[in-house]
Amino acid sequence: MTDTTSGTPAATSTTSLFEQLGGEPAVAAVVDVFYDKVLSDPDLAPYFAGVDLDRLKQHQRRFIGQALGATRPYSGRSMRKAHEHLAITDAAFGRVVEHLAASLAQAGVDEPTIGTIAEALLPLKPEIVTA
Ligand code: HEM
Repeated sequence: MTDTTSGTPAATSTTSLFEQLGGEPAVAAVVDVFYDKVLSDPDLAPYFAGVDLDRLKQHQRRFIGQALGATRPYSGRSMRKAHEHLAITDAAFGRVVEHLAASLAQAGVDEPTIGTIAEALLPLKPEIVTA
């Protein structure tokens, strides 16, 4: 797509990853695929027992959206507060990131962009992994 008035390509550095991906509907689709994968993983499903999935998906859409540069802010709990009661292991964290990367790949996001997103999530590990 090209902006014919200025001749500027749509995907410049001023276009956020969020917009490049396709905005809110695209992020919602990625989050749905992501939780299908997580809940089908026998090592991860027990962490989500009794969790209100609709609410969780809502928060995750906002969280990922913000991480990708959407303007609508994330207003949920801090990553430490949201996860401290779950005794999450290092291995579980790694698998969750793998499932997220696979979900993004399935949505057509290219490898370098997935790498950028995964790197942005890595600093959260000490707040999320408590076991
Ligand atoms: C990159 C890593 C992760 C990110 C960005 C992330 C993000 C989030 C967000 C935004 C919420 C909602 C917080 C709220 O409700 O206020 C949440 C909740 C939750 N996360 Fe994660 N998470 C990550 C890793 C993990 C891992 C590794 C697990 C388990 C293996 C996990 C399990 C959960 C569970 C069970 C909840 C619901 C907690 C509850 O409502 O009691 N998360 N996460």
